[in-house]
Amino acid sequence: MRPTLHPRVKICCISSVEEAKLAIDCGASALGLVGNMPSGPGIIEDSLIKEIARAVPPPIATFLLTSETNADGIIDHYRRVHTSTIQLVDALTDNGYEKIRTALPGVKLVQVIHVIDDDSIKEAIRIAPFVHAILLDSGNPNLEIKELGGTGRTHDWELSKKIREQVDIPVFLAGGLQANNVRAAIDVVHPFGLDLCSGVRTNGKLDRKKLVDFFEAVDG
Ligand SMILES: O=C(O)c1ccccc1N[C@@H]1O[C@H](COP(=O)(O)O)[C@@H](O)[C@H]1O
Repeated sequence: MRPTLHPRVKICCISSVEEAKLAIDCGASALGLVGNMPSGPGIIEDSLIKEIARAVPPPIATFLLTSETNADGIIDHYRRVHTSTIQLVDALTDNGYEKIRTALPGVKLVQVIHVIDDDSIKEAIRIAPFVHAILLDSGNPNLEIKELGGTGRTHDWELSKKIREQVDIPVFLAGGLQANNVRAAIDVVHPFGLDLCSGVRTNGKLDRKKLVDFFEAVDG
């Protein structure tokens, strides 16, 4: 897909209605709400995800992050929270994209690819026809306790650039982004969107100054 001039920003790990308002106030186009995960700093209860999603005004998107890996589990998780978008942070075991899209028309699907090596490029190209966007992150699903995001680590942006060039749907870049590296990340990858959690937080709480610095760095 063609490079984007002004990447959208998704702020992840939102943990209250107040954090949602702060992120939107500073310029976020989308918010991430992290469901049950094997690890990670941003996990909240489904009841809170539902409450925050309901409070967010259009046109701001709300992403449910789910670690469910089959269509039935993902559909059930979505029905407990009702966000606008589902972010699949692990690989599907049943290739159930069509089943999810039929059961949940109007809900956007974003598949996370954890960028590790050239196989990550093949994986992104294979999955792109089934989803609305791809999100490139720095987790490691091969560990005994899976890391499915929220690592605070960057990955090889040259691999991400190759993926962005070879898929025809929007690509979000995530993984260790913060004010002091986001310009370089944009210049290499030219993603449609940016996604971050730890880079705009202090002691786990969303930090207005870090948010303002981040958006200034994105705007160049
Ligand atoms: O943040 C979490 O707890 C989390 C857990 C499991 C999967 C994804 C998670 N968050 C996502 O990870 C990216 C990158 O985080 P960071 O900026 O490197 O800290 C974040 O944007 C969320 O989409």
